[in-house]
Amino acid sequence: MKRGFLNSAKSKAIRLGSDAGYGSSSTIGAPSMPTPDLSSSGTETVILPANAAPDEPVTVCFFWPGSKEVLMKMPGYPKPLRKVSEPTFRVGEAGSKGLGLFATRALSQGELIIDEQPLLISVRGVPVAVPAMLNQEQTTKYQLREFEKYLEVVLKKMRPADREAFMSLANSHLTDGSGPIAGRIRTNSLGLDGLCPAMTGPMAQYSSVPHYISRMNNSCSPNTTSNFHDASISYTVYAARDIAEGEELTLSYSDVWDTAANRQQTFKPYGFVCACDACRDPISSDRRRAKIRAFVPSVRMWAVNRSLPDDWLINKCLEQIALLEQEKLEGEVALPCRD
Ligand SMILES: C[S@@+](CC[C@H](N)C(=O)[O-])C[C@H]1O[C@@H](n2cnc3c(N)ncnc32)[C@H](O)[C@@H]1O
Repeated sequence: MKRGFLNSAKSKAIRLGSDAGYGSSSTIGAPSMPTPDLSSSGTETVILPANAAPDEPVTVCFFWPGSKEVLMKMPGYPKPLRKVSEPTFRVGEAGSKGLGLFATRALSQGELIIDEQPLLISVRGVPVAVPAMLNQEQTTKYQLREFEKYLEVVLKKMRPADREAFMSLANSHLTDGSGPIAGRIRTNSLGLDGLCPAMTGPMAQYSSVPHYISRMNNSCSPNTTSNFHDASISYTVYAARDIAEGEELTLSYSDVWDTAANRQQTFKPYGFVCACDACRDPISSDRRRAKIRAFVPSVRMWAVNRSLPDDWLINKCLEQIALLEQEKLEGEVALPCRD
C-alpha cells in the first residue's frame, strides 16, 4: 500500500504511510489557542451512524465540512456490518513484531474475516498560524503540537471503551514531535479519500484508524485483502488465499509492486525492517514481481499482433499464475508499470 487512497465504495484499504502529509499542513488560518475551538479550524466532529444504539459500533469523524453529507448520501447508508459466521481471528501475544492477528480456524480463499467500523476518521492536519522565526523542523513540531490539541478534543467524544482501545494501539512515532494521539494515527491509519470533494491534495485525504485491523502486521506477500465501504463506514478483510489455523493474518503497508529496497524505505517510519520471504530474497523476488507487472502489456501485445497464436497467451497466463503463487500475491491487482 503506498498507500493508494480510497476513491469509492469497495476501494482498497491501504495504510496511509506513516509520514504522509503530517506536519505539512498550511500555515495560514486560525491562530493557535490553548483549548481549540474545532469550528475555528473549519472542521467538525460527528459521530456516525448518528442513531446507533449503545451496543452498536460508531465512528468518531473529525471532518472537513461536507464529508458527513457525502457519507450519508451513499446508496444504502447506513448499511449494517456484514456478519462473520464463526470467530475468525484473535489478537496474539506480543512477539518480535509486537501484537498481531492470528486465524482461529482454517479460512478459505475469499472468506470474510473482519468487517469493522474505524474508531476514528480524522483530518490529517489543521490550519495553524506558525510564528515566523521557526525553522522547518521547529515548524513541523509546532504544527504537530497544535494538531494534538485538536485531537485531544476529538478523542473526548469517543466512548470510553473505544478511547481505551485507541490509546492501547501501537505508536512508532515517539521521538518526532507527534503527540500520543497523532503518533497512534500515523502508526495505524489507513488512507481514505473521496469524502471531501471540495478539497484537493493531501489534505483532502483522511486517516482512519480501525481497532482490530490496526493490529495486523505487514507482509509484502499479504494473505488478506481489505476494502473500505462507504455505506457501512467499514473495512472488510478477506482471505487472499487459504489460511491455516494459527497462521498470522497480514496486510501490506507498502505498494507490493515496488522494489524491496523502496518498500524498506516505506517501513522506516514504522520502525521495522521487513523480513518476509520476498524481502529476504529481494533480487529474485523483484525480478518475478517485474515479470508479473509485464503481463497486462503482453496481453495487449497479443491482442494486436495476429501472428501470435492463442497458445502464446495461454502459456503467458499459466506463467502468470505460477509467478503469483510463488510470490504469494494472489489477492493483489498487478498494475502495469507506468515507466
Ligand atoms: C499498525 S501496527 C501493527 C500492530 C502492532 N504490531 C501492535 O502491536 O499493535 C504497526 C507496527 O507493528 C510493527 N510491525 C508491523 N509489521 C511488522 C513486520 N513485518 N516486522 C516487524 N514489525 C512489524 C511495527 O512496530 C509497526 O510500527
